[in-house]
Amino acid sequence: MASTVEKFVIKTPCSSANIGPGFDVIGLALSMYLELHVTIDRTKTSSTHPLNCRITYEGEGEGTDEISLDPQVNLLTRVALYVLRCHDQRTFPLETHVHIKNPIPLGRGLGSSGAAVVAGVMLGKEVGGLHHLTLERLFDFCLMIERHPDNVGAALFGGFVGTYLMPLAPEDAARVEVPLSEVLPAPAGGVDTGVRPPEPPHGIGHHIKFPWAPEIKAVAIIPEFEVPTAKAREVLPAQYPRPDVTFNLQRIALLPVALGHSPPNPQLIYLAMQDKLHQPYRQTLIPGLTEIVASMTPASQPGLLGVCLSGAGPTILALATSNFDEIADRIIARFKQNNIVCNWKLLEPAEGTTVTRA
Ligand SMILES: Nc1ncnc2c1ncn2[C@@H]1O[C@H](COP(=O)(O)OP(=O)(O)O)[C@@H](O)[C@H]1O
Ligand SMILES: N[C@@H](CCOP(=O)(O)O)C(=O)O
Repeated sequence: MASTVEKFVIKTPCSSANIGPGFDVIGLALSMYLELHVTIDRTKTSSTHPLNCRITYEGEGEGTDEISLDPQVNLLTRVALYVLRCHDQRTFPLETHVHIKNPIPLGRGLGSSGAAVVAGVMLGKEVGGLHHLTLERLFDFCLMIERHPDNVGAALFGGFVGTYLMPLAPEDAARVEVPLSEVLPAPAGGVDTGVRPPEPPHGIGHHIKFPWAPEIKAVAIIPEFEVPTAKAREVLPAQYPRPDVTFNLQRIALLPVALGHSPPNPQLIYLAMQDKLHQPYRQTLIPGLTEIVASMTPASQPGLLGVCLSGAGPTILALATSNFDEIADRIIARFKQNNIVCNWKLLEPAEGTTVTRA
């Protein structure tokens, strides 16, 4: 007989997108995890909680406006509800409790929102019993919400990935252009109109996994201030000089090969991690970024392979094979010259999102 209380845990890694030249293309899943501890108590016949869902939360942003415990407002549960409503389920099952454990710092370029979107899509699948939804199909749902594929691709599939979007048929293009407020009605539309949200077209995005040399670790230097990704995208130009585009194309052709090769070649990796499409413009939001990237080289720092902005920033990602403390201390000292306080973490490539049943 099926149990009346169902329990499972969804675990989603954080991510570092771009890795220098791979703007909106490359993502790396890293070993810091968002966890959802979910309980569905089917003995309940009614709920006092909106949408039959109670949220509790511990971790980054706990108790702040950034993390709502209202399932009609919280990003994670709104995403889950989007998946459910595309499948004619209007609420969570009676009665759902989602306990969120989140060590991923918010707005720092370590993919907290990407992880929340991926975990939310998986939550919708699991509570809705939507077993036919493959990871590839879940990726389509993620891309209706997080419009760049790099960090959601890494958080969903794991490892070091290249992601790409398919050209869409005109009718599908119209469907992905719908306002986010229609995809994720907030607060769940106020009044439930019973209208199905727009479903994602099939096969919007794809990914390919690249090899990763086992010697390479990631040092994340995390400033204490936030840069919302939306703001860090607003500072980017609409058009680029051709030599800058060529510069990035030359490096992106090297990057996956250089990072997959064992033993790693520091000079090649350093060269392959240079960027002219996003980091120079984001310098305006992240004091010291250009000097840090320019000053940290394998020649001046043993063990270092390369340095880049993590995602939209402000975290700096240093790839290295040794001397992790020394590398972190040097970058922290540079930030300190601009009165910016940081902490740091040593991370490793991680597997993608998993669901474990009790
Ligand atoms: N676990 C979570 N639960 C709910 N909302 C979250 C969670 N993680 C992130 N968010 C939302 O995402 C925002 C940060 O997103 P974003 O600016 O894209 O930065 P990041 O680089 O961390 O992804 C937070 O302010 C918060 O609103
Ligand atoms: N390619 C995107 C990646 C944003 O990642 P996040 O972790 O900062 O949300 C960009 O560079 O804008």
